[in-house]
Amino acid sequence: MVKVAVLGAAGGIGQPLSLLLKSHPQVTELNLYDIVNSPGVAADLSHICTKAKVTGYKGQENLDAALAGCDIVVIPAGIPRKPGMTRDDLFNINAGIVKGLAEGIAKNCPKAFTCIISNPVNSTVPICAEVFKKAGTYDPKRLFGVTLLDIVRSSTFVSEAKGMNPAEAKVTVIGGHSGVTIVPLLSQLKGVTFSQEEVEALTHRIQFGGDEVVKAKDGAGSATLSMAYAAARFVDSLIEGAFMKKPVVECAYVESPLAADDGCAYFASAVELGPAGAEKILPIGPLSDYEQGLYKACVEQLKANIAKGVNFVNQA
Ligand SMILES: NC(=O)C1=CN([C@@H]2O[C@H](COP(=O)(O)OP(=O)(O)OC[C@H]3O[C@@H](n4cnc5c(N)ncnc54)[C@H](O)[C@@H]3O)[C@@H](O)[C@H]2O)C=CC1
Ligand SMILES: O=C([O-])CC(=O)C(=O)O
Repeated sequence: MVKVAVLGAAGGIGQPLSLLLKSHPQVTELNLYDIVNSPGVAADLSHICTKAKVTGYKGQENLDAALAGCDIVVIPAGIPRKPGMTRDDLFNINAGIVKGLAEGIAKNCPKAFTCIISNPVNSTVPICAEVFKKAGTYDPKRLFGVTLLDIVRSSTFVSEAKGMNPAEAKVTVIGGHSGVTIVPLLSQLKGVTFSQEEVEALTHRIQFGGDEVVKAKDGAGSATLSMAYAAARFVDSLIEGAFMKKPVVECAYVESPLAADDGCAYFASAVELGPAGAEKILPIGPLSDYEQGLYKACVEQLKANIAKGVNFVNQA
C-alpha cells in the first residue's frame, strides 16, 4: 500500500517512469502532476491492468491535491540540457521549480520520502532541504538526490569493457551528479583488475555519460529512458527498505558526514535504506591514489554547487 506522486509526470522522464511505477506491485496509488498534459498521461496509463490507481493533476492549483497523503514523491520536473550546456546552466530555471514543489511537499505530505531527479541535483537537493527546514519538516533521512543513473551506467560500461554480467559489475559511485563530481570507485570492484588506461577511460565515460546522450539527442533533451529505469529501480529499493522492511543498499545523494570536513554537507555514497529512509551512510572505504585525486576535484566543485542551492533559498 504505497502512494506515489510523480511531479513532472508528462515529461521525457516522467512518462516512462510513471509507466514503470504503474507496474510496481506495491504501488497502490499513483498521482501524476505536471503543468501540462498530465490528465492525458494518466488516462492512458490507467488502462493498464495493474493495481495502482492512476490520477492526473494539472496546474499549480492542483498541486496540493496531487500531494495529499503521498508516501513517496519523485521529482523529474524541470528543463533538460541542450548540447553545450552544463547541468549548472539549468539552475536559473530549475531551482525555482524545485523550490515551489518542495513547498508543496512540506505543506501536504511532510513525511513523504522525496526523491529528486531535477538537475542540477548537486544544488536542487540542498534547495529542497532548505525549504523543508524553513517549514520545520526537514528529516535528512527522507530526502534523496537520485544518482542511480551513474551506477547503472557504471555497470553497463564496466561489464561491456570486461565481458561481465552487468548485475555483477556493481560499482559504488560517490560525490555528486555532474562531471567531475561523479566519482566511480572502480578500485573497490571485486574480482576485476583494470589497467590505469582502462580506469581513466571508464571514469571519464561514467563522469560524462550524460553528455553522450545530450550530444546524440542533438537538441532534443537528455537521458530520459535510462533515467526512468534508474529512478524506478531507486523507488523499488526504497519501497523494499522502507515499506517491506528488508534493508537494501543503494547509492544516493543525501545529507552526509562523509565529506563534511571538506565543505560538503551533502554527498552521494552507498546508503542503507530502511523504514526511516537513509538509515545508515556507509563509509567511503579505501581509495586508490587516482580516486583520491578525483575526490579532491569533486569536493571543490560540489561545495560550490551546494552553497549555491542553500543561498538560493535563504537569500530569496
Ligand atoms: N538525476 C539524473 O540523473 C538525471 C536528471 N535529469 C533531469 O531531469 C529533469 C527532467 O528531464 P526531462 O524529463 O528530460 O525533461 P522534459 O522537459 O521532457 O520534462 C520535464 C517536465 O517537467 C514539467 N514541469 C516544468 N515545470 C514544472 C512545474 N513547476 N511543476 C511540475 N512540472 C513541471 C514540464 O511540463 C515537463 O513535462 C531535467 O532537469 C534533467 O536535467 C535528466 C536525466 C538524468
Ligand atoms: O546529462 C544530463 O543533463 C542529464 C543527466 O543528469 C544524466 O544523463 O546524467
